[in-house]
Amino acid sequence: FKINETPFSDSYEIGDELGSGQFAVVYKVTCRKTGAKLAAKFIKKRRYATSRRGVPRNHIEREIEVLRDVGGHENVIQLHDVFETPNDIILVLELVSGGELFDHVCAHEYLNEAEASAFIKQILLGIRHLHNRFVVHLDLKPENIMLLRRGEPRIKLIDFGLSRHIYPGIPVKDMIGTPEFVAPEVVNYEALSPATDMWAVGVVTYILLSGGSPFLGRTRDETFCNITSVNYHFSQTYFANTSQFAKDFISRLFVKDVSARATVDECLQHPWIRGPDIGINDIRVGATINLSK
Ligand SMILES: Cc1ccnnc1
Repeated sequence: FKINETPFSDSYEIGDELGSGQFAVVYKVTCRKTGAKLAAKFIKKRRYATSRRGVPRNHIEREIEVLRDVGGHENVIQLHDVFETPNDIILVLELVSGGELFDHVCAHEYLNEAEASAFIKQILLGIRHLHNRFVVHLDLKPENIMLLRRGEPRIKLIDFGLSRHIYPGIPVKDMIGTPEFVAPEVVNYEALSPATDMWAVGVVTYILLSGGSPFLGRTRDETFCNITSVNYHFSQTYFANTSQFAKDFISRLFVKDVSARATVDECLQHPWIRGPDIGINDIRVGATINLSK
């Protein structure tokens, strides 16, 4: 994306604030030319190398490069335009107005398996699109997963501020992410990979089905210790009536050995995601199907 030289406000009229983070604020905006409703993410630039405020320019450029590469999938946010002011870089993004998956779960405390499975399938389709392009999200959590519209299990992965391209054979190590969602390799400062995102899918699935966080401790260090020792359990309070398929799906992701952890393709083939409906394309000629089970 070439950064627009023209002033942002020449092209867009700013509306309500949609959300804000540590160094970014997102507004609903209207395109003056077309009337289109979009979202504008104002990212505060870091002014001095030694400052702790604002985002370094190369990090912002990396987010733009990732967004440009992954745009075009229905489960991934689309970047439309980029502007710059003295203090901010402005990303003009597709507007997603169904609210965060986080709020949707809170409103219901937890979801039934069919709804949770439908949401997770959408998340997996978005992640497959990223991983097929060697992009790793690295900050998957319910706050970064938004509903397209309320009440529909259609989601968009947003916020690629920590995402990056990770190519096979080029080890990448970094201490980033949100403690309760990070995988053991992040805590141990070992190589990050697409498997790091898959661990987070396990945490999101656990939360959707129970409302609770599997590894969260009373302190950050206790959380990290639970993660590196893969210390979790399916509390009877919330998982007593959860299917074996759902628990097996989660346990295939809470695997410390990244080479043994389920990949996004394996997750999409898992019975909990494929569900009972055997589509016509699953019926091989001559195969017998036991419909009684
Ligand atoms: C918060 C947000 C981000 C991107 N698009 N719509 C809303």
